[in-house]
Amino acid sequence: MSPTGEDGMTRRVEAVDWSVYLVTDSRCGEGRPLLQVVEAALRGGIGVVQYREKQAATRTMVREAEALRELCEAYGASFFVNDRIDVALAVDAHGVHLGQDDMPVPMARRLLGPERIIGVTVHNAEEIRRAQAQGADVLSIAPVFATSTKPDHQTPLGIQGLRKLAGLCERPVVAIAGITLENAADVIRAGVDGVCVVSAVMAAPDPETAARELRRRVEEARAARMG
Ligand SMILES: Cc1ncc(COP(=O)(O)OP(=O)(O)O)c(N)n1
Ligand SMILES: Cc1nc(C(=O)O)sc1CCOP(=O)(O)O
Ligand SMILES: [Mg+2]
Repeated sequence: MSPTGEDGMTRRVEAVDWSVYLVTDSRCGEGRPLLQVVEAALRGGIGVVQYREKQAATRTMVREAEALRELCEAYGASFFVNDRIDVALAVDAHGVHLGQDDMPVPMARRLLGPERIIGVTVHNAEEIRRAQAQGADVLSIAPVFATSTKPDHQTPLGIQGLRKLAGLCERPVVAIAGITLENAADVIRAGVDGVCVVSAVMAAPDPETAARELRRRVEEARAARMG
């Protein structure tokens, strides 16, 4: 492995740019091809893409995930697969994202090895404690706000709830659900490293501009927080 931690598609967690993290949903793209929307978002400056596809056949998933991984590589972005460790390994993703009902982190680690990044969804202090103890590399606090993109989400935390949980995180931490251009700065000011979005970029009339503007607001809020 090189001194920067890069070796093929392995990447140290410190090298990931969490600022704007795009989670894909093919139902949100307003009929546009998934790759076209994601490439526009990459031009706009997103640092992470997570392939999240709940319904597709495995053959479709590996085809789409491989194409997205190549696109991310071309733009220097990090690439994650939601839920499916087999798909992540098959397409050589940087990592996976796992929820509380998915593969437990210790088992995922055995399958993925030490280099790949494991992200975990957390909703409360106990889940944060456990995810950190089990070696999760990045935490995603959810849900900040209500969203129709994931109708089975838990009770929203709001900005105050997010701030309390972010303060317990000793690893990189992002937040998800209902995040838009209008509230992204509030989310960053609550103490997270980046914002995760589906519809704010996937469903935007111009995903490139939406991603660029989100990034601008995240960077501004982070700079204000630091100094
Ligand atoms: C970055 C990020 N955060 C949270 C989730 C949600 O994960 P999970 O609770 O497993 O729900 P599904 O996405 O699998 O429906 C996520 N995918 N990504
Ligand atoms: C993938 C995901 N996970 C959530 C959780 O609460 O765990 S909410 C969500 C979807 C977020 O979509 P949008 O940015 O369109 O609100
Ligand atoms: Mg999941």
